[in-house]
Parts: sequence; structure tokens; C-alpha cells
Amino acid sequence: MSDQNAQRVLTEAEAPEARPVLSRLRVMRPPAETDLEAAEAAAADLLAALGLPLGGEGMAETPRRMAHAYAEMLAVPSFDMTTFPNTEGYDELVLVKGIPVRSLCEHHMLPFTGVAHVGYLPADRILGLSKFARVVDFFAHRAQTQERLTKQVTEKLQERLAPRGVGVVVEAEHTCMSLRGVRAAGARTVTSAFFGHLREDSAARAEFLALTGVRGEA
Ligand SMILES: Nc1nc2c(ncn2[C@@H]2O[C@H](COP(=O)(O)OP(=O)(O)OP(=O)(O)O)[C@@H](O)[C@H]2O)c(=O)[nH]1
Ligand SMILES: [Zn+2]
Repeated sequence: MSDQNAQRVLTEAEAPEARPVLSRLRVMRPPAETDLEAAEAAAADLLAALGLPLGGEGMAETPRRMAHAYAEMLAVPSFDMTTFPNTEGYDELVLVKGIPVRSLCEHHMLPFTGVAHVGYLPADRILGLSKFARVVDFFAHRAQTQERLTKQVTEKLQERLAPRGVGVVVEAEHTCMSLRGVRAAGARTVTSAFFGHLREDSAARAEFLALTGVRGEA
């Protein structure tokens, strides 16, 4: 519930002059160089160049919606990476499974969607559980490759927690590969990155993969 509050659209009373999407951008961090007016003009040019009629009522606002939709998908959500001392000395795997992934492939600027499984072996500090999904979201809100997204989530956890191990698996469907081009609908790409004990110890990695439900001996 607090997640919804953090990214809710501001009410008209709070921001009477703002359109809903602009309001949402205020509680997230748009790329520094975002120019919505220029993006809207460029979207209109793109649609016109593709031969789409913009005169009718249905599409008159489409360039604005396109510009705002991309700006929203590229706006990096900010958050605190809250950690706690590991007072109980918990030293088994902590795994958050099935975190939604929504990102844009940098080659076509088309969405790829799926899930991430993120886990670590704690050392001195433990991470607030919601932060696993927030780290994934933070790196997903940009033009990405699935490989880079997987590595960046791993490296951020490594850097902030100094844990004994980190494992990240991402399973996603790329619409650039399912809706167009090769049209391999249903094909899912699986990427993984491991650090520390989960990288070096094949039994620990196998346990991690078994808990994620991802098949295969690493
Ligand atoms: N490695 C990697 N490739 C990706 C990702 N997202 C999209 N791609 C690929 O990027 C490649 C771009 O290839 P190009 O040949 O330049 O583009 P294209 O002519 O549209 O290729 P097709 O998709 O095969 O029609 C394609 O093979 C995509 O499937 C990703 O996250 N990681
Ligand atoms: Zn693509």
C-alpha cells in the first residue's frame, strides 16, 4: 500500500495545473534531458512519416500520449535503500521471487516484461524486503538490455550490502521478438548473474536456482 502511495498520481487539489502523467513524473525522476514538448512534436512527426492520419478525434492527442508514455517508462523512481543490522546473524539465503519486470529494450524501444528472482546471503546487514523490487524497478526504468539490467541489480546489492553472495535471475519476453521481426511469441529469455559464494559454490547456486523454480544445474 505504501508502494502505491509513493508513486500515486497527485490529486487535482494538490497540483491543479498538472496533467496526471506530469504529476506522476514529479514523484519520480525523469531523465535530466527530458523535453516533453519536443518529444510530442517528434512523435507527431514519426506518426505522420508512418502515414498515420492525425486529423481525427481519436488520434489528435496521440503524440502527447506517446511522449508522456515514454517519459513515464523512462522516469527513474527514487527510493531509499534501507538496510538493518543483522542482529540475529541470519546466514541463509534470502530470496524474493517473481518481482515484476517492465523495461524497454534499447534496440527497438519496445517493452520487455517478465519477472526477476533476487536473493542474497547476508553478512553484517540485511535489506528491507521491498527494496529488492525497488532496485529492479530502478534499473528497469530506462532503455535497457536484459543482460545489463541483471548485472546492475546484482552490482547494486553487492555494493550496498557487502553480502556473502548475490544471485539475480531475470526471465522476460521481449515484444520486439514476439510481436514483430521473428515473431517468436512465448519465447522467454533467461539471464542470471551471481556474486561471491553463490558464484563460487555450485551447491549454493543450485539451491538458489531450485528455490527460484528455474530449472537446470548451474
Ligand atoms: N542481447 C540482447 N539482445 C536484445 C535485447 N533486446 C533486444 N535484443 C536484440 O537486439 C537485436 C537487434 O538486432 P538488429 O539486427 O540490429 O535489429 P532487427 O533488424 O530489428 O532484428 P530482428 O529483431 O531480428 O528483426 C535483435 O536480435 C533483438 O532481439 C536484450 O535485452 N539483449
Ligand atoms: Zn528489441
